[in-house]
Amino acid sequence: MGLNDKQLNKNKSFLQSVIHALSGVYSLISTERNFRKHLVMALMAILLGIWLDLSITEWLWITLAIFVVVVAEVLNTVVESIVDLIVGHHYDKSAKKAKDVAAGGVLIAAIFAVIIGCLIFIPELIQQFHIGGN
Ligand SMILES: Nc1ncnc2c1ncn2[C@@H]1O[C@H](COP(=O)(O)OP(=O)(O)OP(=O)(O)O)[C@@H](O)[C@H]1O
Repeated sequence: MGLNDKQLNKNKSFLQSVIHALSGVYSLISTERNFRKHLVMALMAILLGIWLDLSITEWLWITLAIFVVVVAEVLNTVVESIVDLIVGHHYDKSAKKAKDVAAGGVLIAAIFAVIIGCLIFIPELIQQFHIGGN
């Protein structure tokens, strides 16, 4: 039931399902450098949001932006793993397309997150420093 098991059959309990899901999250964090970078940026956005005392609507947008990037990273990693499983170290045009499109999805999600971040944080920062200047 741990990280190094060689189970092939279906999970027998909810706990076993959760342990394997957590193992997937651990694998994502420990093996995907870009995912770790996105996590650090998400943490910085959360800390900045706490400092700026964002409204609930602003928090909803920031949360959505963070989760869109996380989901895109998860799908990208799944695609990379499946492609590697199928083609191994052989060059393949379809493999390249699948990996490039998956990476493109992460890029689009990251651009969305940057736009949301700018729309929320720039006016908040301007207001913060304006009030501080009085
Ligand atoms: N089997 C293959 N056939 C053709 N092109 C490939 C293959 N494997 C990788 N590539 C090309 O190399 C790029 C990098 O692939 P790789 O699997 O190393 O992803 P990565 O560096 O982990 O990507 P990311 O930066 O999204 O984490 C792919 O986007 C693709 O263009």
